[in-house]
Amino acid sequence: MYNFDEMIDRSNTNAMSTDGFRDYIFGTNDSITFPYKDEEFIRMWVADMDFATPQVIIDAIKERLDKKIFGYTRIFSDSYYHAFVNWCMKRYGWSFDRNHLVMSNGIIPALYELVDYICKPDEKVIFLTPSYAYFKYAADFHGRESVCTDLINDNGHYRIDFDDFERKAADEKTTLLILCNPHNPTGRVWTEEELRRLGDICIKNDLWMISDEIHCDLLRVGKKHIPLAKVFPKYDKLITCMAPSKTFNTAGLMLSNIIIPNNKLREIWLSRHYNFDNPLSVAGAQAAYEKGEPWLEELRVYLDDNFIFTRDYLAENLPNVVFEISEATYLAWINVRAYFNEVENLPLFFAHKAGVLLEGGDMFVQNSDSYIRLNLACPKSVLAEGLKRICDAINTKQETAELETHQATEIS
Ligand SMILES: Cc1ncc(COP(=O)(O)O)c(C/N=C2\CONC2=O)c1O
Repeated sequence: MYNFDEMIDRSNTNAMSTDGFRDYIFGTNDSITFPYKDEEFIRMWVADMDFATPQVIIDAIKERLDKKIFGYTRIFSDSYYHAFVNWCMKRYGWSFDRNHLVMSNGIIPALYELVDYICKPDEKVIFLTPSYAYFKYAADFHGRESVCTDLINDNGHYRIDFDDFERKAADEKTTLLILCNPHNPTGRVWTEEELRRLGDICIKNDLWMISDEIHCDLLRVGKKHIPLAKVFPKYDKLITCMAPSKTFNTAGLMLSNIIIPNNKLREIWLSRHYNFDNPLSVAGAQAAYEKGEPWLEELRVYLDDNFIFTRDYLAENLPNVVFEISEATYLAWINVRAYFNEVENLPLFFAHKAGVLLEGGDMFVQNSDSYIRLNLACPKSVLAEGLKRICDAINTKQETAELETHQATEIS
């Protein structure tokens, strides 16, 4: 019913994906050059999708446009709350009070604010690594120390090192856990047992918990998301962050749901946060939750197929990579260590040698060397071309290395 094979031109839309990669990936300005024109790159880096946003969202925004005035706006009516809480009840069997819901222009800005409101200057923020880097940036921005607890990697399957986590959570200066649930970049969907064990350690040590659940709708078919707050319904030092932005490809509309059950913290948020929203974003998000489910269910099938295609293509063309299909997200987390004998700048290598933009290596704080992360949320034809370029670049690198070794042997 929906055409996820549609090729959509994103040029001249001020998209990070097409225009923001030099600064974000390479931390540089225009000086860096590549043997590819910008439009020739296969873009597998920033986490937004190259699929059209659902028509029901576009129609709701058009309808709001016809109201002709776009003055100061805040979510006053309960209809948005009912749309979102009904979505949560139906899909996760979880609900929350109307007055616990506050809005943010993004989950990143919410993390930046909450770290400041929760942690005193000499206190620490703990998170699982590898990690989405903005968990660390939120702590850094406010001068709070980051505490990393490395996930254990069992040949591509990641699990929490509870002994390490418990030891670090016991530090009385560690007062906040930011949990990525599901996990970017490894794609793990935490089980109820893992969530309960993690939360019990936090409660025992009186930590606050922020559960960043932005990827919670994008699970492989058959997987189930468990909100951390569903496991700990009575613990009010637990903030839940969700959004339509990853699910429906509306990150540019900048509207996120932050659920703060703790009255004191919510009062601080409401007194210090800029509490106005974009009326077009509100209309789009409400339509997403009221009418977007059929599109999402078809998207999940398409993404599952892209993951299977990726697994099979790598098995055939790069048999020594370690890759397990992500349980959630549209991000493939691939260990290419077998093909790179030193800690190479992988994003730079693939931009130069493959014309593919991707993230990897130390872009995920730590515990991520020799990993690349591929965004698979693109038409399959684009995915196939990106994978072909990646495999060709690595195989050419291998052949060159073997030739050089042979020539060195000949000479000696
Ligand atoms: C775990 C997580 N939290 C928050 C965000 C951003 O939330 P926003 O401020 O947009 O509401 C992202 C986006 N992740 C991205 C964006 O590009 N690459 C990534 O890995 C994310 O993966």
